[in-house]
Amino acid sequence: MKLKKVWHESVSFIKLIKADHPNIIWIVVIGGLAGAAGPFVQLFFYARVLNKVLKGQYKECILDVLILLITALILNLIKKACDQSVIVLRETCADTIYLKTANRAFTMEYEEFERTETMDAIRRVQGGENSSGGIGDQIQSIYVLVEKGFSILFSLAFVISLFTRVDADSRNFFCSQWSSLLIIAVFAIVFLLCLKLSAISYQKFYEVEKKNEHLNSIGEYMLAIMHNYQHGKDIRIYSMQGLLKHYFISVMKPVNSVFLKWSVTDGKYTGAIVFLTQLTSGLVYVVLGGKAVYGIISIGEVFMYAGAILEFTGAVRSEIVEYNSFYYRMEYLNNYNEFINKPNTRYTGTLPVEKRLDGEYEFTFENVSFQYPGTDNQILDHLNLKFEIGKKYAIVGKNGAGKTTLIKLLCRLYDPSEGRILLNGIDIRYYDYDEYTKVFSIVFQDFKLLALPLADNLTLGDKADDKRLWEVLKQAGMKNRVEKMPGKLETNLYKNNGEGIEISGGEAQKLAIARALYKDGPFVILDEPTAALDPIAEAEIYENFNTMVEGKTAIYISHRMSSCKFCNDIIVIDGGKIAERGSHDKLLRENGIYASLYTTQARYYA
Ligand SMILES: Nc1ncnc2c1ncn2[C@@H]1O[C@H](COP(=O)(O)OP(=O)(O)OP(=O)(O)O)[C@@H](O)[C@H]1O
Repeated sequence: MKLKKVWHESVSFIKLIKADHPNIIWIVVIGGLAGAAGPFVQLFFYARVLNKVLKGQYKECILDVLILLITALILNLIKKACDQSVIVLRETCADTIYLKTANRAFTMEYEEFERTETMDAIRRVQGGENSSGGIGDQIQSIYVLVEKGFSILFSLAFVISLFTRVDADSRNFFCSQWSSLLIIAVFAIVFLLCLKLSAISYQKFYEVEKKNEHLNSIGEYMLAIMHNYQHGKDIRIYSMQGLLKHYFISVMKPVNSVFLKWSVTDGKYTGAIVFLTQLTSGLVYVVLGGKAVYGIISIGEVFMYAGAILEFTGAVRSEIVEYNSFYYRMEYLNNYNEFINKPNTRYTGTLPVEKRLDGEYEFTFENVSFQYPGTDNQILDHLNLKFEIGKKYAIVGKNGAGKTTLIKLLCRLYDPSEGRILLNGIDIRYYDYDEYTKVFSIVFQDFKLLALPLADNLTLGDKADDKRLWEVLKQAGMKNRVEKMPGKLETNLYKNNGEGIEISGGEAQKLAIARALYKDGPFVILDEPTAALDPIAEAEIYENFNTMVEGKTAIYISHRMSSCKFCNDIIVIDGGKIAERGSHDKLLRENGIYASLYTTQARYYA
């Protein structure tokens, strides 16, 4: 059962790597064969040379020694080349796993991605790759299993003749078949014992790994914070070093003590395995010595048989260890397969989004209610709302009112708990998700720029059009700054990757706006776009706002009430519902939430 599982997993693992590395089977087989053949070629020729020396045939030895040296050299070269290829394969296998995991994470629903269970699953896959004996090590195990498999076959071919070297009439133990049968019986018992001991040891190891999984991830999180310069200011000013160190040490202490405990246990099991195999080797020497004394085999053959049996013992021991290690490590692969094969439950729409040059994309919220999965807080409550083509909207409300949540629903990061959202009359769930996202140019409140060249931050993989890049940088008020940067559009941002430059929070926000403009989606959403901008930059953005989003539908979320004046329609969200709606002047006249927010803020500028 266990053997069948290992076989199936090995085949599926090889298939996984073979897609990117078609030579893998050849490397494993040829390297395994060369590695296994080396010691036996030596045994064969050394035995021949020894026998010839004992007979005084010194000259005949020279050819044997020459053949031995050349063969050993060739086999060694082949083996080393294959060993290196396997090391490279092991590394690229890790890259394959990372990329495929990332790809799955990119394409899964955001709602699913954000769940604690998914984060844990990703950590388990990564842990499986990072930890000693990760998924990539399976290739190393397969390599050893193949090599040691060949070694066992070769050693059996060598020692099989030993069992024919008996004197059937002799009552002497060493001359009879009993001595050979004793070796077989002891081998069988030791083999089974070692298999069991090694299985227990590996089982315990992976239990420890599992137990430490969560603590390890906390430790890694703490390390990442300690090593990230972007946390440096907070760490210094708030003297967070002690807290971070405390957390790190308090999680790593139990991790290390569990490992230490396991190491002692493992030492006992490994010691027992070594003791048993040494005992078997001792027995082999005694039997072979006896056979030689009674003239059943020559001295050269003693050397050859002893060598072959020792190779056999070593190969069987390695085979047992790798087999068990492969078996228990399979769980990492299972974690990976489980994660990779998780079906998408929501992003199944196939309808193409109509490509409209007129940008006429109209959204309707029909009776939309929403609460975040696993919570009972009703964020939006039976909301009815239409975003008409070409209009500029402002969404206003207190902190936590649900403004960003509304945008997340619009972009289908979540599905409404009740009701539906329509794009040009069709439920957005029916659209192909990739096409659907192309409709939007969004600057999220918590946007992220990458530590990559500035141009890449704006084009994000699309073909770079320098003229347009400068145009959007000008619109976002960043042209002059970028012109002064050392590499202009090619300047690296941030210091994470070496020689990047630091930009201010406001400059980052301007770049995020430029990125949205470069995408040129017909539906523009700016969530707190000017929060980090100075008053002049903010005024420029407002002045440019209509030009920037000309012909497009735009939603503007802001706590700066003055920015709402630029919009045709202001929507005030409160208690999950639309509390007020209309133009700036109308809402001021109504003297409700909007008027109160506006006048409170205006007071500070009076
Ligand atoms: N992923 C999430 N899971 C659970 N609750 C969430 C999640 N994201 C936001 N919330 C909760 O939903 C509520 C609305 O959040 P939202 O970000 O939409 O508010 P907002 O109106 O944009 O607030 P702000 O003005 O502070 O940006 C908040 O109480 C928040 O705690």
